[in-house]
Amino acid sequence: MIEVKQLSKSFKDVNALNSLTFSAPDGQITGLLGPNGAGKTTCLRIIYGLLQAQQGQALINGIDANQQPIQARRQIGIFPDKFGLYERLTVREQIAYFAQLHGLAGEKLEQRVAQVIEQLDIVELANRKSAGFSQGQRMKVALAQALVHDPKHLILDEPSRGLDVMSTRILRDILREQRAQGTCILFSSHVMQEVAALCDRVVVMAKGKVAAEGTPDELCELTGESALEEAFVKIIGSDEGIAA
Ligand SMILES: Nc1ncnc2c1ncn2[C@@H]1O[C@H](COP(=O)(O)OP(=O)(O)OP(=O)(O)O)[C@@H](O)[C@H]1O
Repeated sequence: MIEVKQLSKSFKDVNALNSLTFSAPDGQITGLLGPNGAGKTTCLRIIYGLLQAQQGQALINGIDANQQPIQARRQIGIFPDKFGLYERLTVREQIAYFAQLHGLAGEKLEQRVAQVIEQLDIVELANRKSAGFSQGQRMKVALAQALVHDPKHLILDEPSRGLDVMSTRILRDILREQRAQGTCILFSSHVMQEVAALCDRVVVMAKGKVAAEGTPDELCELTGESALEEAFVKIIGSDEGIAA
């Protein structure tokens, strides 16, 4: 479970997070939905220990991301908004490199690398270097890197940005598989359809705060709307910076 408690973060005079509080349970997909600039990436970066909050805590399975960053990070797989692949390495080498960074070695490492290659259906790519890969192929390698240490938490920043329909479908299927295995999945998006299609719970963010949270049905009930899209617009007060 990921718990964010009263997180505040400013960049000079920009108040990116303002006492942000929510939690993402295990075995569920939680969507962080908000317009551009709402603070989603800032929040995810604090959870992953890349940024420090001025106030508040981010707990991963009870481990404080700020106080025990390495232990916290071992519990998390991160799928970044840009797939930073090392084009000189083969796919197998890249995934093994990430496994090493997370402390895997020897037979366990070999075993996990082989498993994720199989899981993501990239056996045919495994010995190729990633230069020239399509977006969908890059996405799969990035996901394999995120999952190789078998994390109990998966964080994705705008996961389907730039992906075509087929790749988006594959990504969604993998996220559903991970959910069925009990993984806590938290992803950010400013695309309503994506959130509506995938999420068990939605945390609607605006101006660094939670504007509303709940299941899609609860959000519709809260706003008296039957369509989730209308509910989001009502909660945020505008559709600016949100994509259908
Ligand atoms: N390193 C930084 N330096 C200065 N300001 C920053 C920095 N990072 C984020 N901000 C500001 O903090 C606010 C929140 O940004 P953040 O990237 O977290 O929003 P977001 O919800 O992820 O937006 P988007 O959907 O556009 O990615 C914005 O006003 C942004 O300009």
